[in-house]
Amino acid sequence: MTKHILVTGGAGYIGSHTVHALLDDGFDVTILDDLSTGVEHAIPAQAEFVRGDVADTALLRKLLSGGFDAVIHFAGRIVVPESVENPLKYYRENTATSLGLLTEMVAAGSPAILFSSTAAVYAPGEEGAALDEEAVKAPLSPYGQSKLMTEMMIRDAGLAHGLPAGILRYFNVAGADPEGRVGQSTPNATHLLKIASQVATGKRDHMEVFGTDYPTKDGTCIRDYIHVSDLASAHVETLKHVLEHGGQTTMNCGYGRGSTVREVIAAAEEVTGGKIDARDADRRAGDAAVLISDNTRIKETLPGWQPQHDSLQEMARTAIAWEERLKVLNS
Ligand SMILES: NC(=O)c1ccc[n+]([C@@H]2O[C@H](COP(=O)([O-])OP(=O)(O)OC[C@H]3O[C@@H](n4cnc5c(N)ncnc54)[C@H](O)[C@@H]3O)[C@@H](O)[C@H]2O)c1
Ligand SMILES: O=c1ccn([C@@H]2O[C@H](COP(=O)(O)OP(=O)(O)O[C@H]3O[C@H](CO)[C@H](O)[C@H](O)[C@H]3O)[C@@H](O)[C@H]2O)c(=O)[nH]1
Repeated sequence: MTKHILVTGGAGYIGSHTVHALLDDGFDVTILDDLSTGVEHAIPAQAEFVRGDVADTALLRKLLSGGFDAVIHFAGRIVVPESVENPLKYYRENTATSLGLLTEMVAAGSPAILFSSTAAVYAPGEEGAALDEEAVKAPLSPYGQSKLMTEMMIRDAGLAHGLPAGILRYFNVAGADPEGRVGQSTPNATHLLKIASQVATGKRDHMEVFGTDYPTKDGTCIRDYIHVSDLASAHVETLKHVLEHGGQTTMNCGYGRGSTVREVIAAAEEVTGGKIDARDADRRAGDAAVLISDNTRIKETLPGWQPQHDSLQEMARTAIAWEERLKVLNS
């Protein structure tokens, strides 16, 4: 029988790519999204769409009584510096909202949850040192804390109520659907490759490089960038794994190698053949110098997960193509 998945935040960047991957794989999908940062054009016609807030427990109760096979929980606030300035917003809209969702899921006897966690739960590593899932957790930002707290609630709910779960700690997500169906559409996105793509396509005249005095090879921060379509397929494989085997699993999602801010900008320049005006600037609050995943666990747990787009050039090419597409969609 076709499995039916409830996807919170399915109109957002990662959620919409995952919705496409689920539909492509034969799942039925209902999206719950308040469109606070998500966009309507990211919602495929084959998915059912409910516009609403995950914090609306009456709505959740009604939806969950429909009997989903799993919930994939993407909805939340994601801007690290904003979380430093306004921490309580992040504890409310990430942690407390997730508590409400878990409470309703347990009450409804929902079978499984997949949760969007983040590399920001870890204490920063040394350059070149990859973080495995057991590495020290010491978030630098309230954003990371809010996600780590949700992980703890899921784990404890699993122990007490047998809630199967896949907790995925994303490293830096970039790029867009190679078929051009969806991409990063949030107008105020703060992610590095999104900003670089906006400069590359003339939507911004310049960008800033936040911090050039980090202890890294070129002084700029190092991140492990993963293409959003490979991350979407990781969700589909994790879902199948959790539905088949039960239990809880926490896995890093990254390629296991790091790139500097300057290398990402250079990849975008290579795609267009033009120069990106990137100006050196002060460090940004809450940034770790280096975040690279050890991805041994996900590769061992999900033998069916085969990354297809693991190069900075492919991430830059698809991100820039999407930025051009947005000019048409938003005109
Ligand atoms: N983008 C990254 O690099 C990254 C890295 C690590 C983890 N994550 C996590 O992945 C998830 C998705 O991130 P994204 O980049 O797709 O962000 P996004 O802002 O594009 O998507 C979030 C979606 O959730 C919706 N939403 C937010 N609060 C809601 C609420 N209370 N009720 C209903 N809908 C709500 C928004 O409208 C949006 O569609 C987030 O939980 C984020 O913390 C993202
Ligand atoms: O205009 C910009 C934007 C970013 N950066 C730099 O580029 C790097 C990556 O920054 P992003 O904002 O793209 O991503 P973050 O590493 O801050 O955070 C992202 O990845 C984290 C996990 O590593 C969290 O999950 C978070 O949700 C997600 O936004 C950082 O060094 C940042 O300072 C710039 O120099 N200029």
